[in-house]
Amino acid sequence: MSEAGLNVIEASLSIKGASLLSQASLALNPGELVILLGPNGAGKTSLLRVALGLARADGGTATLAGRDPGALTPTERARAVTYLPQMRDLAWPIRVRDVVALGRFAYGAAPARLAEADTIAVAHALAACDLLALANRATDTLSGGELARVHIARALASQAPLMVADEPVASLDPRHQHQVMRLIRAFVDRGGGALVVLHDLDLAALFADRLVWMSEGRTLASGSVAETMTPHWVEAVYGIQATVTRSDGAIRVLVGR
Ligand SMILES: Nc1ncnc2c1ncn2[C@@H]1O[C@H](COP(=O)(O)OP(=O)(O)OP(=O)(O)O)[C@@H](O)[C@H]1O
Repeated sequence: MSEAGLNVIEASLSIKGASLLSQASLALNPGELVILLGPNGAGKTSLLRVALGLARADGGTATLAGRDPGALTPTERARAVTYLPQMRDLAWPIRVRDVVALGRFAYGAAPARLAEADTIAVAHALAACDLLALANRATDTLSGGELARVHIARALASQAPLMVADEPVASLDPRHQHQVMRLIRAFVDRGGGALVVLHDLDLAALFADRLVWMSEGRTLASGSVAETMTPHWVEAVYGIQATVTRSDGAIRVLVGR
């Protein structure tokens, strides 16, 4: 386990008598891209919230950057990990550059008050996400694919060693899904650690270093794509029959066969 990493061991969480997590475990270290898979309602977001210290588990342990994540201040948490939650519509006319600058919050920056290091980080993030030409556009005029890139740029601008993204490609077409995943992959290749919730098994197979399979509040398996992208785990987690084909290093999942 790395000091910069995130670790949850056998977390349990109940709310009003309903069990959301049951001995769920999760680890993320710098330099790896972990994809969390599971059907709607499996508890993925709940597990991310426990890992980030945004929800407190009833049992088990969690550490983030070597600390109890629930004890971190918002600034400490933001320096350790950048979080892209679900539902990230930006329906007000804020400029792209200013949204990306929000990633510098952990360094005391506000869009109207950026130190030189903030300005440089924002410029790098805009360039990495191919957003320089859109930097002064209002976010409510962007397409879904452009807006997804803005959120990734905000995460990159934070320069946190870890990124947690809950369905960052939801509602994007295949080209833009790949574009966003390539940006996350590039972040990992530069030494970052990324934990991503996806619902697309082919995309997961293409990009993950490790898969974590979750169902009914439990993490059932964790392993490489080669080890765990199997009909067994697809059926155990999603309750569907699947054929997994492997050719030329690519793994494809055919559902319903
Ligand atoms: N605050 C809460 N109070 C009661 N139930 C909750 C609460 N938060 C989540 N749940 C329930 O816990 C279960 C797991 O929710 P969670 O959002 O963690 O699942 P998920 O795997 O992220 O789902 P999805 O893929 O649909 O986003 C769901 O049945 C949800 O309704």
